[in-house]
Amino acid sequence: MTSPEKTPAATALSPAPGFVPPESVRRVACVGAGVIGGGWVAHFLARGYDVTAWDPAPDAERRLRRLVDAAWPTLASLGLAEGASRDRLTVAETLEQAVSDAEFVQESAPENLGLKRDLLARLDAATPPGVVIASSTSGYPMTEMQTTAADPSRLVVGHPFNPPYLIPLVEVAGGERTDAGAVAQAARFYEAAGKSVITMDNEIPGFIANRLQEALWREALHMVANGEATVRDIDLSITEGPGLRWAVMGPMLTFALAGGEGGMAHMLDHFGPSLKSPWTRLEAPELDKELYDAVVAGCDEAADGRSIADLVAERDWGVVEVLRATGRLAGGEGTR
Ligand SMILES: NC(=O)C1=CN([C@@H]2O[C@H](COP(=O)(O)OP(=O)(O)OC[C@H]3O[C@@H](n4cnc5c(N)ncnc54)[C@H](O)[C@@H]3O)[C@@H](O)[C@H]2O)C=CC1
Ligand SMILES: C[N+](C)(C)CC(=O)CC(=O)[O-]
Repeated sequence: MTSPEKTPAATALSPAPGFVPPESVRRVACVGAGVIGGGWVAHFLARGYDVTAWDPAPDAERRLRRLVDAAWPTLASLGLAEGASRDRLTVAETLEQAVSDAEFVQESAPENLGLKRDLLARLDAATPPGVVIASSTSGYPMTEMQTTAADPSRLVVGHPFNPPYLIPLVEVAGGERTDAGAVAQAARFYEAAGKSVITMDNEIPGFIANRLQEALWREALHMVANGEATVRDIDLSITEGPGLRWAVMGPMLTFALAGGEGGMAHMLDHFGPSLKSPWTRLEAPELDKELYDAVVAGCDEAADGRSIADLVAERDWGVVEVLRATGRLAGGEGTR
C-alpha cells in the first residue's frame, strides 16, 4: 500500500518534530557524484540550494562539474530559482566535511549492499542530529541497508529517476527501524525542492516504478535472447507506441480508455480473459554472454553514431518538450 496522500499532498503527512523544517532546508549534501549523484547536484543547485558533494574517485570533481555544466543550459531554459548558481557547489575533501553542516543528505553511491550499509552508518555518525539521510538505491529495502547505523531512525529511501534534474518522481520509503517522521520529512523536503513524491507505507519489492520497468525490461531481454525482436524494434515499440500515451496518462487510465464509453469495466470484460494468454515469460532470462553482447551491440547500432553525450542532450530536450506540452512546466500549454 502507498500512502493515500500522494503528490501533491505529502505535505499533509504528519509534521516531523525534531527535524529541520523541510521548507527552510538550504544546505544539501550529495554523497556519491556519478550519474545520479551528479544529477541530484544539478537539480538542487538549480533550485537555489547550497550543495556540498563528496565522491572518493580521483576524477569525480571533474566529472561532476562537466555533468552540471552540460545540464545547466536546459535547467536555465526551464527557469532557475532565485539565487541559483553553479558557484554554490562545494566539493568536499572528506565525507565528514561534506555532511558537517548539511540539512539534508542524499546518498548515491554504487548499488552494492555491503557498501551502502557501511556508508549509511558512516554518514549517520557524521551528520548532525535532526537531519534525514536518504539513499538513491534502485531497489534495496531500507531495512536491509540500515542494519549497522547507530541511529537507523533517520534513514530513508529516496529513489529518483534519471536524470533527477528533469524527471520529477521520487519514491520515498522507510525501513522497519525508520521513524515515520523521517519519511514525512523526506517527502516534504523533496516537494519543497520541486519533486513529485510517492510515499510508500510499506517496503514494496522494487518500489513501484522500478517493479513495472523491470517487468517490461525482462520481457524485452527475452525477446532479444530468442531473436523475436531487435533492440531497435523494442525501443521503437515504446517510443512510437504506448510510451507516447504513458507520458500523459498512466497504464491504468490508458487502458480504461480502451474500453470506450464502458471504460475500465468494459475493458476488463472484453480483454480480461486474454490476461491468461501466454504472452509473458516473467522468469528472468539468463544474462549470458550471448544476450549481453546482443543487447550492447543492438544499443550501439540504435545509437547510430551518436555519443552518450549526444543521447543525453537529445533525451533532455525531449523530456523538456514533453513536460512543456503536458503542462507540467510553468507556461506549458497542456491540459493537465
Ligand atoms: N543510473 C540510474 O539510472 C539510477 C541509479 N540509481 C541509484 O543511484 C545510485 C548511484 O548509481 P549511479 O549514479 O548510476 O552510479 P555511478 O557509478 O554513476 O556513480 C556512483 C558514484 O559513487 C562513487 N562511489 C564509489 N564508492 C563510494 C563510496 N564508498 N561512497 C560514496 N561514493 C562512492 C563513485 O566514484 C561514483 O562516482 C545507486 O544506488 C543506483 O541504484 C537510482 C536511480 C536511477
Ligand atoms: C536502471 N535502474 C534500475 C537503475 C533505473 C532506475 O532505478 C530508475 C530510472 O531512472 O529508470
